[in-house]
Amino acid sequence: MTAGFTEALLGARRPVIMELKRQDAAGRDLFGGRSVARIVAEYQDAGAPCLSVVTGRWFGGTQDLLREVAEATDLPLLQKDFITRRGQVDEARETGASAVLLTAALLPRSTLGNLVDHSLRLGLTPFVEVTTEEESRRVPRAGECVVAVNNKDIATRERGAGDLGRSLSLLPAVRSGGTRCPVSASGIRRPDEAARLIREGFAGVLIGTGLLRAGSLPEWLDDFDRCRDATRPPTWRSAESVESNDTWR
Ligand SMILES: O=C(O)c1ccccc1NCC(=O)[C@H](O)[C@H](O)COP(=O)(O)O
Repeated sequence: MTAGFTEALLGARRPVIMELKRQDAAGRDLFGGRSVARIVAEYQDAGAPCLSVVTGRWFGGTQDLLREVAEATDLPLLQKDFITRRGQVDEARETGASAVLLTAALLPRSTLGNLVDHSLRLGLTPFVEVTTEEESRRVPRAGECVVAVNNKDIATRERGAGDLGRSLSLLPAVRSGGTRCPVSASGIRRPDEAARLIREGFAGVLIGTGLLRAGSLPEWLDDFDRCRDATRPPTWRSAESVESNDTWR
């Protein structure tokens, strides 16, 4: 088992959870002919504190993808799948994950509680994703979980651009639940968007498509560093972001 997922993220110079996802929600390829080992190496070179690996079938994922990533790196890994049973948590651990996605919208309160307890017992970090205040209120043992606001919706199979304004509006509720590690996930495309989320108080951001489609990962991350260092916010609301993120203010 690798170092703790939460500690790695909280201690990172660049608190970006970098994701391996084979396809976007529309089935379009995101690896662009690169091998898993090459993407892992690019992320490691970029200083990733931890990685997310999408094994969910909607996104072209398999358990073998997690296995392959685990063989290529010692970084803490989050398994992103539709986890509803303890056996899946056991399998995640056996395959090399340090954290597991638990989607509050999919799980009744008692099941969510059982899966959080089971994950913690196995030494895994529950990465609980929420999309509403009500969901954020029912995260059990939130102080021991990463609590992530998902800017997209499972109900629409995560199609669409995502609403980064959701992260901003839910942050106070997520924080008041007691997590040390609030994260904003999905639909974050530009470095200035990621930097603003960190500045607003998120401990980390989780990005798949934006990084996998970046022409140059080092340049994307240099821009992110520059935006974080800037004393005045850059122009958040480009025409593109107004189109894609209606409530992002
Ligand atoms: O959200 C879920 O419940 C989910 C379950 C299983 C696999 C993936 C799932 N969500 C998709 C993602 O996690 C995104 O790939 C991730 O947040 C990154 O999004 P993006 O940066 O927009 O590619």
